[in-house]
Amino acid sequence: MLELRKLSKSYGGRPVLDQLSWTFKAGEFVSIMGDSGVGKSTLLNLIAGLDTPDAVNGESPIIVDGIPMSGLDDDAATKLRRARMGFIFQAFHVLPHLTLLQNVALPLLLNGLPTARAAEMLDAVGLAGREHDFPHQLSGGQMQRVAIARALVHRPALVLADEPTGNLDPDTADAILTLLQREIKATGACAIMVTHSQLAAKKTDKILQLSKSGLQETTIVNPFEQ
Ligand SMILES: Nc1ncnc2c1ncn2[C@@H]1O[C@H](COP(=O)(O)OP(=O)(O)OP(=O)(O)O)[C@@H](O)[C@H]1O
Repeated sequence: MLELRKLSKSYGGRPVLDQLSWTFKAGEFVSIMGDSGVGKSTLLNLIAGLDTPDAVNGESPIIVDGIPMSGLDDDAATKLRRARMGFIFQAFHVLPHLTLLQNVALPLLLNGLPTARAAEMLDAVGLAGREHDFPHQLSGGQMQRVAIARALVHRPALVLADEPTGNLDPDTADAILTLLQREIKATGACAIMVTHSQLAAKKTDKILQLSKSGLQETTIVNPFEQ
């Protein structure tokens, strides 16, 4: 579904990601953990197309569904992202002047799809009856549920989430992650979540540790559970 091939990124000559390679499969819910500053958000931003990898000769370092991203012009890359990706990022927060229903319907509208599924998704995330409310009328957890509904409404093949439960209390975070997990499995998407939370990571199929030597699969060892 998503292939990284020797993906590198440096800022001002200082390497952050160095020749990173990994294959993410369809239907997989993967978390990425690692020390602060190691490059987790940078990695997600590169995959999302919010930032560009270091230039390479030859093959594209990011391949989505067999399509080399660096071979696409801006227009084609935007279309692919819009149709095949869903984002749960702070930068993509719900739009304050649109109702919840309009917020969730946006990816459908932009892709020329029927908008009926927007109400279904609001229902699925427990916000039925709130369709015509505005974001300022919601709690942080409810807002995050709207962001999840909007990220998944157009059934993207790839879902990218950056600390989706970062500022939520543990119970709300757990409910949000269960919802995310359920919706990802229902749509068959591949989802990549950056998190510092071991509890959040435990909800995923696979935990990857990002370090200076690259990505490595890992397991969380909890001494209280032995
Ligand atoms: N636009 C930028 N310009 C210059 N340096 C940047 C830029 N974006 C990120 N960096 C640097 O790249 C490194 C990785 O940052 P990144 O935000 O990806 O780390 P992270 O693993 O997500 O950290 P955290 O867990 O603290 O959020 C940091 O040293 C950061 O200062």
